[in-house]
Amino acid sequence: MLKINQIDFSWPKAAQPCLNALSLAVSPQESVALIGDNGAGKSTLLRLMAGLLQPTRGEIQIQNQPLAKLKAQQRARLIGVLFQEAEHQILHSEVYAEVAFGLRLQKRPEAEIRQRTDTALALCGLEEVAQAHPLDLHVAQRRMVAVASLEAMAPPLILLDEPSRDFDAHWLALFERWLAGCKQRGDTIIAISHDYDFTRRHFPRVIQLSEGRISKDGSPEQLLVNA
Ligand SMILES: Nc1ncnc2c1ncn2[C@@H]1O[C@H](COP(=O)(O)OP(=O)(O)OP(=O)(O)O)[C@@H](O)[C@H]1O
Repeated sequence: MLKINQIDFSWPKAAQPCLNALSLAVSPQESVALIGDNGAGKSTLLRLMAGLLQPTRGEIQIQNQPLAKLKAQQRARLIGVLFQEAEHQILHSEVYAEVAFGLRLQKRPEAEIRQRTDTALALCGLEEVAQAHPLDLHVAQRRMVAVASLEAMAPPLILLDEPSRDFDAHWLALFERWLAGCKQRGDTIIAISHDYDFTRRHFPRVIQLSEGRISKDGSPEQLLVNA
């Protein structure tokens, strides 16, 4: 699904490269967690996988195509991203319009837009706030608006940055039900997480990043001992 081949990445003006000769292959339908210390490069790697940053060397392929060659609309069909701060990805003044937005950009038929948006809102526990302003919602609901937008688009590769953050037990249960549905559908999921219980529940493969390189790649039992 995703092949990362010897990529380097440096932030402008940074003294050190952020990622060094990093290679990684993720198979279709795999669920992979990225762990590592603060500043290890996890969020940078996620942005590179999303095609929002370009590597300074090396190549990323998605479904055997170079990611850099895809147009924004092609990327949006293939890759969905949930950022740490959901409000940074909310563009509309109404929850319904926000969730329907990606489908409208793709010019899907109106009946399909309505059906997929309604289904996503119901799955994410947002039916009652469909007409609300997303920024009037509490932080967990706002995050679920971003999740519902992903659900409506149903991309085969889902990238999540600290997804379990900000959820209480109710919203975490809804989020985990959504995640289980994505897996059942056959999606590939890559998530940064510092939440080891959440990681153990959902990610059979864990990759540890240290100083811009992959330092470990194994099961939660191997990597999350004593954590
Ligand atoms: N927009 C940016 N501009 C310049 N440098 C950045 C930027 N974002 C991140 N960095 C730097 O890149 C390095 C890796 O940061 P990154 O956020 O990718 O790490 P991380 O592993 O996700 O950390 P955390 O767990 O704290 O989120 C850090 O040294 C950070 O200061």
